[in-house]
Amino acid sequence: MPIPNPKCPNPELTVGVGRHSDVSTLTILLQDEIGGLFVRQKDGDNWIHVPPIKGSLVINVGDALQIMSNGRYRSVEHRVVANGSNNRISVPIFVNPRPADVIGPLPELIASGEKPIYKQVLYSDFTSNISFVKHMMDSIPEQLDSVPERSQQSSPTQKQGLQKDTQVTSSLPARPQRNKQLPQRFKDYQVSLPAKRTSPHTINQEEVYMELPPGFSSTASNLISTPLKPRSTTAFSSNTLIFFLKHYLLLSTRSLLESMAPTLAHPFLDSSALREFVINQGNGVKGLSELGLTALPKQYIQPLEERTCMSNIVPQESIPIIDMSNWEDPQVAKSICDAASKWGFFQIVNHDVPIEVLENVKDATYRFFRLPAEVKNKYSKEHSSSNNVRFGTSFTPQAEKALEWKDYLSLFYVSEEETSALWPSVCR
Ligand SMILES: O=C(O)CCC(=O)C(=O)O
Ligand SMILES: [Fe+2]
Repeated sequence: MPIPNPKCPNPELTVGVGRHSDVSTLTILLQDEIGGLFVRQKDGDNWIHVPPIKGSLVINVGDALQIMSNGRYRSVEHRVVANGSNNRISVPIFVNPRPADVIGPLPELIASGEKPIYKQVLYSDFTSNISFVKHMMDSIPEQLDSVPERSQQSSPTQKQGLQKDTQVTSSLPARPQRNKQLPQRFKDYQVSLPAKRTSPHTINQEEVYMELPPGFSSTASNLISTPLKPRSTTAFSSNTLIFFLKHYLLLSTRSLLESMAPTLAHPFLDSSALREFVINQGNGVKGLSELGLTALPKQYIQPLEERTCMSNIVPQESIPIIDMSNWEDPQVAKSICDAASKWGFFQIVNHDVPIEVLENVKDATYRFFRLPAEVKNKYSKEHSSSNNVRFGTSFTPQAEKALEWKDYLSLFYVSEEETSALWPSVCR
C-alpha cells in the first residue's frame, strides 16, 4: 500500500531509534523491506545490518532473559538509522515478564552448580530503575564481563582481547568513553550488592515455566521511523594502522560536522513551535517530514557519538537466519541457543506465521499512520483513554538530549475485550 514518502533532510545528523537494548524477555520484530536496523557486534563498536528478508521475523534477547539465563544469552544493543529517501515501518512485539514477576537466574542453572551473576529482582523495580532514556544511554552488556564472577571465568584469549581494546581506545583523543562515564545498567542487580527490596515471593522452577508464559504481556509497538539510505561502507579492519587512520579521519570529520550542524538547523521551528506541531497537534515526525523541510530541525540533531558512524559497519557479517520448518529437530534448538548466546539476535524463516498475517500487520500500521493528525492525536498521551494505547513521537521529549526521527503507536495487549474496545479500529 502506498504511503507518502517523507524524507529526513539530514539523516546523517539524527537517528531513527538510538542505541539501546530491550528490557524485554524477547522481542519479535517484523520489519518492512527498507532496512536500517543495526546490531552491535560483541567486541568493540562495530555494527551489523539486519537485512530485511520477506516473511522473516527478527528475534532478540532482552535484559530479562539475559538475567534469567545468568548471562548465557545476551541482550545486545541495536539502533535504527534515519533514512534520506524512504519511510520505514517496523513492528516490534515486546514479550515481557509481568511487573510483579520476580526474575533471576533460573533455578535449574543454579542447581547445576553455576554461580548466580544476578540477584532475584522484582521486574517492575528493574524497569523503573532504568528509565527508557537512561537505558538508551546506558552501558552495554559487555560490562558484565567486569563483575568478578565473570572475569574469573573468562579465558586468557578473551582477557587479552579486552585489554587490547582498552589500550587502543584509551590512546585515542576525545572519543566518548560510554562505559566509564555512564552507570552500569545491571549494576544494582549483581549478586554482590545488597537487595533493594524484598521480593514478595521467591520464584521456583515450576513458576518460571508455568507462570511466565501465560503471564507474558506483549506490546505491539508500531514504529514508524525513517532510516538512512545505505551509503558506501568500508569494512572495519582490526589492523592497527588502518584503525588509527580511520579514527583520526573520523575525528577531523567530527569537528567539521559539529561546526556544520548549527548552520543546518531549520530557522522556522523554535522549540515551542516544534512541540506544538509535532506533539500537541499530533502531526508527529511524519507530519514534519511532509512539510518538505530542507534542513533537519536542530532538536533532532544527535550528539556525534549517537549517530551511526558508517565506517563501523561490518558488511560481510550477518546474524544467523534459522529455518524453523522442523521445530522438533534438535539441531534447530541448538542453532537458536547458539545464536542467543553469541549474538543475542537472529532471524527466523518458515516460522508458520503466514505471510498474509505479517502483511496485514504492516498494512494496519500504514493505515494508522496515514490517518489525519487529529485522529491519531486521540491516542496521544494527553488524550488516550488508556495507558495501554499510546501514539507518540519521543518517549520523554523533556528528558531526551535530542529527539529521534520516529513516531510510534504502542499497543499493550491485555485481552481480546480490551483490544476491541480500545485499539484504533484500523488496527483491529
Ligand atoms: O525498528 C526497529 O527495527 C527496532 C526498534 C527497536 O529496537 C525497539 O523499539 O526497541
Ligand atoms: Fe529495541
